[in-house]
Amino acid sequence: AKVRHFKWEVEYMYGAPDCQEHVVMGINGQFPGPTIRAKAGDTIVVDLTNKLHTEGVVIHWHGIRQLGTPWADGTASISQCAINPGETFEYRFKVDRPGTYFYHGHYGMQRSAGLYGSLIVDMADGEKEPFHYDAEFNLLLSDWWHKSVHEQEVGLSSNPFRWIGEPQSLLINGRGQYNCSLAAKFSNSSISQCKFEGYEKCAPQVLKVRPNKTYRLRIASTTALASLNLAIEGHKMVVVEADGNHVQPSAVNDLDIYSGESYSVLLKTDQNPYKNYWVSIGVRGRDPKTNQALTLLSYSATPASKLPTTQPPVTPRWDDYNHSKAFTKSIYALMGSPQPPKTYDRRIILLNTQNRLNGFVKWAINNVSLVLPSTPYLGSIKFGLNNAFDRKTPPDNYDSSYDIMKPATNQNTTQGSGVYTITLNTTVDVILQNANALAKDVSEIHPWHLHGHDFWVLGYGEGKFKNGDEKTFNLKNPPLRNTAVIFPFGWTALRFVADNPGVWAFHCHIEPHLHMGMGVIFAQGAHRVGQIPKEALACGLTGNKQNVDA
Ligand SMILES: O=C1O[C@H]([C@@H](O)CO)C(O)=C1O
Repeated sequence: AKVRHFKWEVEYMYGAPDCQEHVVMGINGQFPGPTIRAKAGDTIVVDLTNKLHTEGVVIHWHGIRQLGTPWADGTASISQCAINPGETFEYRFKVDRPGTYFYHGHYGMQRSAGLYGSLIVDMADGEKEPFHYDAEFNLLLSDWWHKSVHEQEVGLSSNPFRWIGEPQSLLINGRGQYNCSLAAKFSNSSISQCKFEGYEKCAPQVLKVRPNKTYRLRIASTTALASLNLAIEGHKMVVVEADGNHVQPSAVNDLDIYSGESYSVLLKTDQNPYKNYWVSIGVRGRDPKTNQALTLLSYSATPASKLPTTQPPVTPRWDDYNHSKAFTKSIYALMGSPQPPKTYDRRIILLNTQNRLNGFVKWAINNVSLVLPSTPYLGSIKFGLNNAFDRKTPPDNYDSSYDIMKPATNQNTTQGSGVYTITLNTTVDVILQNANALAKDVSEIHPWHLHGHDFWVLGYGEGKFKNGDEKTFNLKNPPLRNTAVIFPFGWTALRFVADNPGVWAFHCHIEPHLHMGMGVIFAQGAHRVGQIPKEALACGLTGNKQNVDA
């Protein structure tokens, strides 16, 4: 195993992710940030220098469990203090498990501003994946707004509320086309045909393949909002990995991917090599206003400039939830994967609602909308600083008379920074319960992401979760994941073992929703957390060295 060192500087810079120039967040002058490539068992060391002039920064390593290093999870106010302008923070952590991961900002809405990149962990030397492939491509998917994140954030925090709306563009590896389309002639709008020489920063990254080979596509979504569907004209894909875990191979024509998720699929280049094929990404789950992102699968026998003469794959209708559910429920753990404990010690039911607070629009969980404290929980809990956050523990359930199918009779919510304290090494079931939002007959998709752990996804159901529904749980081969979606008016059941001392966020991965309070905090075994580097806690009530050394 190796120690892999990186020196990174984060700054705002000009970019043109979708061919229109705007300010983006870059790392070492790159957007998206550099790809980290490592082997299972390696230690990653990133010296992150904040070159922003007026704001802090942190980076979260999404899908890396941070076993024994909870202070390196990169969540502002939770695992560490935001790194101040001019300062450098050392992230040092082990990547213990192979898989397709990514990293992103976790302070304010910096992920929406473009602070993200890929993190790929290969099998350790001498170990083999349970499938074969000849070569691979890495597709990091995101969405992009022309309004700055600062303006987006002010809109969300204003009364009257100003929603960010749908993205202007979808990006594949940071590249999209706002003012032209590669498939203009198939579009019924007046959008013009893209003409690229190939060197342009918004030119699509063409997937150049040779015939009769097997390619692994590593697909990860770090969208701020959009749920996506990816399809490759004329080709099936075989899903083999989800969120860093091997899954039972299953062939699909297209796949749905929600923010925070990753998949690997195998693609056989077994089609006519004298043609090129569209790769398309389109919006699902919200009424789309955004063009598909397109690129090409280009066979070596055909120049990449030769566009297909066919229409790109049609993204399934945004509200065809049966299509989404069929795909999501078809993901099972590969035989031989770790199985969940047969029973749980504690069940936490989390009701997701959209609310108002003095006229401001919020999202709340069991009627608490999360606000983060100024002292990171990891330090305040370890050192028993009782004034650092709300002592009131949020509830494990919601009022059984609440009608999840209708707008709330009382739309008001409360705000809080309380935490769920979980006994170390116990098994926790979380039932995520969706509900009607503020508007009648509206319930939205929310992908929930857990830090510090994987969970087993035991099942999905319609309507309100009720006693007896646990009989439908899949305890045989549920997939292990770190992100799971709740469908409109439905529930999703998760099980995890609280075996990683630390303080961990569990939240909706839609950036504006987290900003509006859609998350909870799980604390476990904080007394068992080792020596926290003092740079992680140099703010708030842990800012004075006495406490940190206590
Ligand atoms: O949080 C959200 O706010 C808007 C809408 O509910 C109110 O404008 C929307 O679509 C969200 O997902």
